Amino acid sequence: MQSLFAAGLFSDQVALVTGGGSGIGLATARELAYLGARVAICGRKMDKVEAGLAALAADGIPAERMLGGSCDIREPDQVSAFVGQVLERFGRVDVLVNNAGGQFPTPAEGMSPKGWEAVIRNNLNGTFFMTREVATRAMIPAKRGRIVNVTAMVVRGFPGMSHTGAARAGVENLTRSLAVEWATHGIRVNAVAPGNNIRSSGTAQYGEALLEVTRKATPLMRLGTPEEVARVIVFLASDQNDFVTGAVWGVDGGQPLWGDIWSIPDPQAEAKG
Ligand SMILES: CCCCC/C=C/C(=O)SCCNC(=O)CCNC(=O)[C@H](O)C(C)(C)COP(=O)(O)OP(=O)(O)OC[C@H]1O[C@@H](n2cnc3c(N)ncnc32)[C@H](O)[C@@H]1OP(=O)(O)O
Ligand SMILES: NC(=O)C1=CN([C@@H]2O[C@H](COP(=O)(O)OP(=O)(O)OC[C@H]3O[C@@H](n4cnc5c(N)ncnc54)[C@H](OP(=O)(O)O)[C@@H]3O)[C@@H](O)[C@H]2O)C=CC1
Repeated sequence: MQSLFAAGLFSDQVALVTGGGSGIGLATARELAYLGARVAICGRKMDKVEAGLAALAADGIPAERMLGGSCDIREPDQVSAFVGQVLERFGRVDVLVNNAGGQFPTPAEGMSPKGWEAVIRNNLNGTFFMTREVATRAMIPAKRGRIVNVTAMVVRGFPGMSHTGAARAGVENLTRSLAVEWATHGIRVNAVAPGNNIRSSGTAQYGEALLEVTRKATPLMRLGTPEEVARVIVFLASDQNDFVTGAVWGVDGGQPLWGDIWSIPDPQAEAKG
């Protein structure tokens, strides 16, 4: 593996990556581990976590530098247990990447209360529970920490997935609040917003036709990769970047600036005739 970053950039550091068994999370865990970090990954399904650990092992990361566990970030008890496991094994957490998340497409008028709640819990609540746990048990006592929240491209709203748009906007606002509250504790908090145009295990479920729509709405005219998102996450997590906090960095090929980003019925169809 080659890296943009200097070898050993994360030596002696511990990184916890939620949703690290697949896609952007796995690419991030791989880059951090390659740069010397001990990495802990989690997800709801242990088979995905184990596949992630196997992929890291195949890349030459020694078993003693990684840990995987099942943890649903929506459940505070599971979050507490997993963070406890990481601290018991590695003794510290320097970097937290809140990458776990997801949703399903649905028009707002057809969304059940349970469906709304499932997505808010998954993306907003889960991120807060994990962040608070890691900050209070590891980063605030150590007076040091780097948190990177993975959101989505929501600057134009998220018609067709309004629940996730609201949740991700909430995480971006949380990012700004915590950047200020925890500056005094030596903790930097930033977010990375991937465009709706990253080819990954996650977007595979949306199908090629939709991916083609998003590609055509991307000024750079191609889909991004999990590695391209991971690189920005790793930059924000590194000590080389110590004057950036409370920022939201897009990794989107310019998608917010142009085009129909998401295929929902044209809201102006009737007026256009
Ligand atoms: C090219 C397009 C790019 C789009 C940009 C975004 C990309 C990505 O985010 S990639 C990552 C994608 N990965 C995922 O989304 C996977 C994670 N998603 C989930 O796990 C679910 O969507 C979840 C967040 C809702 C969690 O599901 P779960 O805990 O299993 O929820 P429940 O089964 O308890 O369901 C609760 C509630 O939600 C309704 N629901 C769940 N899935 C769907 C669905 N696919 N379609 C419609 N409704 C769904 C479910 O019906 C429940 O409500 P009730 O209707 O009251 O039963
Ligand atoms: N790819 C893209 O274009 C975009 C992605 N994103 C966001 O980027 C992040 C990574 O997505 P990507 O890699 O593409 O897709 P993946 O579906 O591969 O990654 C999502 C990961 O999160 C885990 N996860 C989901 N819900 C939970 C939960 N409640 N608790 C713990 N783990 C959970 C999943 O594991 P498991 O199922 O085992 O729990 C999975 O490993 C997600 O937040 C996604 O929504 C945002 C915008 C665009």
